[in-house]
Amino acid sequence: MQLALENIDKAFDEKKLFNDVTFKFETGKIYGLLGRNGSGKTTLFNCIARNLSVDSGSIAIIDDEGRKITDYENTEIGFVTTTTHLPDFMTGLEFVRFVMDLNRERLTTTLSASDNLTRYGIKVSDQNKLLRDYSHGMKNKVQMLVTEVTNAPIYLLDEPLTSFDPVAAYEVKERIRELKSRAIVIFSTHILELAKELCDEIVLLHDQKLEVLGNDKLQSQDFEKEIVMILSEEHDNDALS
Ligand SMILES: Nc1ncnc2c1ncn2[C@@H]1O[C@H](COP(=O)(O)OP(=O)(O)OP(=O)(O)O)[C@@H](O)[C@H]1O
Repeated sequence: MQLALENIDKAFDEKKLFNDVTFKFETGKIYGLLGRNGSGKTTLFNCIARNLSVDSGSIAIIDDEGRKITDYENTEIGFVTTTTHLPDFMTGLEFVRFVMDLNRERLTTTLSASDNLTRYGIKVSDQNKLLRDYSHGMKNKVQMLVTEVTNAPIYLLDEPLTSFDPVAAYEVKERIRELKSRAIVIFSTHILELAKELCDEIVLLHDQKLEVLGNDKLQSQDFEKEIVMILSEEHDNDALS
């Protein structure tokens, strides 16, 4: 399966984020989306997840038979946002149970809601607390969990690991690696080491375009310098335009 962006444009008022972007993401790879603050990574995710529309061009899923589906549902997209939107009035356990029940036809786990929360490092004693009283990292874990256990062909992970403790981050990295065998995984991060460790391809969002970083550069000792150099060029261009 592929996720195909074709000639997409998107601007907010005067600020152009994507200029005639064409790109294909494929199942079986973890893509690391890198770009400077404000370059449009979250906006791109929101366009793919159908929370925002593009100004022109199209975003389509191409299935294994080669059919192009432009009117896909946003339930096809597992989206982990940087800021969580969870129901404060529910406990962690109630919420995970609720989501698992709602998606019982498309679960990727045979574990109970409680065991899944434990797997993410949420102690049994915390599982019955209201989500309103969870820390930022705990809320992020719950959001990642409910997204991961619901089978989706595309996962968009917007800086998902930044608030996780080392044990949870390790666990979640393993889960992300498992996802890629059955889904397209696009992962945005500012942590270059993490991108290098986890991603099969690095995609740079700069100069209003998407560009793959060559595999030689991904393996290079100067990986960080290469990225900084390319993304700095974007900054200079922005300043001139
Ligand atoms: N709904 C909106 N209305 C107007 N401008 C917006 C809107 N959403 C985002 N923007 C602007 O679009 C630009 C890109 O924002 P976006 O959040 O996509 O960037 P990002 O690459 O995810 O940034 P960061 O790395 O800082 O998280 C920013 O200048 C932002 O202010």
